Amino acid sequence: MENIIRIAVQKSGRLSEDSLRLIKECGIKFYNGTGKLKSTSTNFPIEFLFLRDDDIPGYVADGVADLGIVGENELVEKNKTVNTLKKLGFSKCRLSLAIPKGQDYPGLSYFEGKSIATSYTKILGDYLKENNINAEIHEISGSVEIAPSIGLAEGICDIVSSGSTLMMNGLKEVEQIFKSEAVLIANPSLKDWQNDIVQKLVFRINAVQQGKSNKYVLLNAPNESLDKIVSLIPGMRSPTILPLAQSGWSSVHSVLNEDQFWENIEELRAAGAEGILVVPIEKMIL
Ligand SMILES: Nc1ncnc2c1ncn2[C@@H]1O[C@H](COP(=O)(O)OP(=O)(O)OP(=O)(O)O)[C@@H](O)[C@H]1O
Ligand SMILES: O=P(O)(O)OC[C@H]1O[C@H](OP(=O)(O)OP(=O)(O)O)[C@H](O)[C@@H]1O
Ligand SMILES: [Mg+2]
Repeated sequence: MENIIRIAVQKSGRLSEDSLRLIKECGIKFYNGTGKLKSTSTNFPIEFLFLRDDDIPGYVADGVADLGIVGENELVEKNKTVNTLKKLGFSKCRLSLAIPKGQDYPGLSYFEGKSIATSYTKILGDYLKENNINAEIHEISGSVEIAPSIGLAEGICDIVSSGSTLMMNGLKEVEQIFKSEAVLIANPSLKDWQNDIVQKLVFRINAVQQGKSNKYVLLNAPNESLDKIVSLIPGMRSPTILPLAQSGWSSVHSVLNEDQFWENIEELRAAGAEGILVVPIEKMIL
């Protein structure tokens, strides 16, 4: 059989859609029908395992899967030995402590002697220890935000993104203890041929990520402003400059980070740039 690597991705949930989109943007094709828990790509040497996210760090550490996509929160909580190859920029969230919104919060000492419900007993336990707080950790596996209202615990430690789940359950966020996003992880003892495939995948992911954070910019400028404009949008090696049909004017093409573009836009306009187009880039290889 052809040598292929295995990647574990979440079957369904907050990681799965973006994980699969990234793989597809890398040009990797596979069948992903409902209920199918294993699938092999038709054009890249990779097999997909669709799993619960809790199991992904363990499967990658044990070598059942060579790679995995998982949240940093789950990775640190499971405390398995894997290599983190890349941050992936999606499923961004934080682990926070929250208490009923009517309570005064004097600082972390609030939690001394109190009980806290969470699914993240390791991360919370380490945090409390570092801060010399003695609190009882009450482990529950989901719907953590309900705990204070049913008398199960006085505070909670759970994932927060928009904050709306906390709000809807009468809670307020009082401490952010961990920031998380999806990461690509790998088994630490991959063979050379496995690493070669992993490197090809990472190369494609880099190209997709660089494409997303950069834009292709085209603008028209009077020739006397070209030096100034080139200094504002220097591009990868240097911008392309093409003459317009109208004499004395040029078209300047360049690539730059979108944030940098917005920072420079007034200076570009002041230098005489006009007809500015900003176009998305699908892949970018440096
Ligand atoms: N509201 C959110 N916004 C952004 N990212 C989130 C959010 N909630 C969770 N995440 C991230 O996505 C990961 C998966 O969350 P999800 O809620 O799908 O987990 P789950 O219910 O444990 O799924 P599974 O059934 O696979 O065990 C979390 O570990 C976290 O990294
Ligand atoms: O701050 P917010 O934007 O409200 O997001 C936070 C919520 O999102 C996650 O749950 P999810 O909705 O994924 O449901 P789950 O409990 O089934 O995992 C997490 O467990 C929080 O409850
Ligand atoms: Mg889970």
